[in-house]
Amino acid sequence: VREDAFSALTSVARALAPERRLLGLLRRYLRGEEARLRDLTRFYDKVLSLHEDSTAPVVNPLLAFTLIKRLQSDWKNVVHSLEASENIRALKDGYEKVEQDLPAFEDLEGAARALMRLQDVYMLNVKGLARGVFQRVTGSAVTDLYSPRRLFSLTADDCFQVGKVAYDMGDYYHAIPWLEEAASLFRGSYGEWKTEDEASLEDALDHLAFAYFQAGNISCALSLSREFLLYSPDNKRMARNVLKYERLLAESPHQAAAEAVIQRPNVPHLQTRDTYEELCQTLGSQPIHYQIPSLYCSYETNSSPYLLLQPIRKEVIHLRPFVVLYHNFVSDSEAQKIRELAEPWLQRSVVASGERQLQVEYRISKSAWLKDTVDPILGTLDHRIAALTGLDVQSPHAEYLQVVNYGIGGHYEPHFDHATSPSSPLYRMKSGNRVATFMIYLSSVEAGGATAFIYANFSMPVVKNAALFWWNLHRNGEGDDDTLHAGCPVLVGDKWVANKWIHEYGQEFRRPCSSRPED
Ligand SMILES: O=C(O)CCC(=O)C(=O)O
Ligand SMILES: [Fe+2]
Repeated sequence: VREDAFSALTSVARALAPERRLLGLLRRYLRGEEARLRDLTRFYDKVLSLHEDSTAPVVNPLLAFTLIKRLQSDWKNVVHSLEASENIRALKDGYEKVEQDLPAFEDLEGAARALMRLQDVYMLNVKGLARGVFQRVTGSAVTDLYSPRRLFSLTADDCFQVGKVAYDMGDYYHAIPWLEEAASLFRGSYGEWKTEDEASLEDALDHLAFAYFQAGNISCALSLSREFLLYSPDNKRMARNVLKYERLLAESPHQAAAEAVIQRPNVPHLQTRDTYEELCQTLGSQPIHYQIPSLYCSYETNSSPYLLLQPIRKEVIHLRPFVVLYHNFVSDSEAQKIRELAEPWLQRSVVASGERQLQVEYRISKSAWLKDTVDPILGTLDHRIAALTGLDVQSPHAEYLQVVNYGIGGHYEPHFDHATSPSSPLYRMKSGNRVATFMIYLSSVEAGGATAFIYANFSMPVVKNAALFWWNLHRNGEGDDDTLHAGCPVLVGDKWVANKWIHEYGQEFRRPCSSRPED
């Protein structure tokens, strides 16, 4: 199976290599063509100067001879030169060799959907995104979620392609603002043809008109179709559309005023979704400690000799469910080492669905499982986790370390880490459910990517090298619904985390059970 290029940032970065090869090819092509045109210009200038010379050009037998020779031979060689086609052939051959390493259309779709996801979750406006700014717009309030050091803006064709992905899915909610932006940028540069562009102003108007029609906005569909006809007056289909829209508006004139509100697709209105998005938009929010005295900071020693020598700062983040953050759980070099060990093994992340494992839109990342035998560092981490939590993390009482790298707008929508159905593949280890999660942040991010606890109503910003720990199960073994959590879409950055999932069996004396459901 082909590896996708959008679901992990390491894969995106890998796409830089083929583009560098293409740049090399194009540079060679340009050099060749420049040399060819320079030589043609030389020939042109030479012949032109002979014609401009006031002395009669044919009295000199040498000149007379070269005139005859030029017309008999030189011009033919110029006109039939193979150089241009050889240059383009070399470019095309080189491209064909690189082609298998290029992202596929599914990657373009994935990347476009990522932009729309960021637009939704962070309430970014498309006009701003196209200009390269990451601004949250709510009513009249504008907040910069991220300020890039250098503005990078999108072209008309870039916006068209995003809109087209939405359009082809019948998602007019997203198609309209992106196609609007495309049309507006195409209008601004009308007549400037760009070789790399797939679309034109006419294409944008055509799609936008139909999107508005589908969304129930006939008057917009009509005016865009009329604008289209200004550029392509002979288009029969568009002329018919104009007549149809005019008739529809005449039949029900109230349509003209109706600003149909289009619903965001695929998301039935959910309270959890609203909370999730609000928690993501804060880019990480926590209760303020001095206001809640039971939340405290301390150095965890857990009476372990290891931790006495190297104490780790523990911050209690939340009590029910119990969530703690261990600062500097790993060092920069350990985090880097783990990322490097995982990199070659990364594969599209899956989720459990009944008994099966599926790739889904609500979890966009790649992940790898690292066995303890892969490198001694994994045993070191296990010891550290065991010392901190007091739990048995030896196989089969815990899973291998799962290293995750998020992709463009990568995320993991609200979910439980523990199994909620007895048929879950989680139980294949025969060591019970996932009693606790120990999650290490192996990178920082520029913006976004917080870990949001929906019902507990807080979000944890990515704190590089820190580890987040929480219990997924009550002491009676039942799942704690309050642990519903999510990885917010990464707005800017390369987010890596590692999960150590600890199972029920083996912890009987380490976390005594209780029949009180609230424990
Ligand atoms: O990346 C995050 O912040 C959360 C990840 C997560 O919940 C998971 O991998 O199960
Ligand atoms: Fe999770």
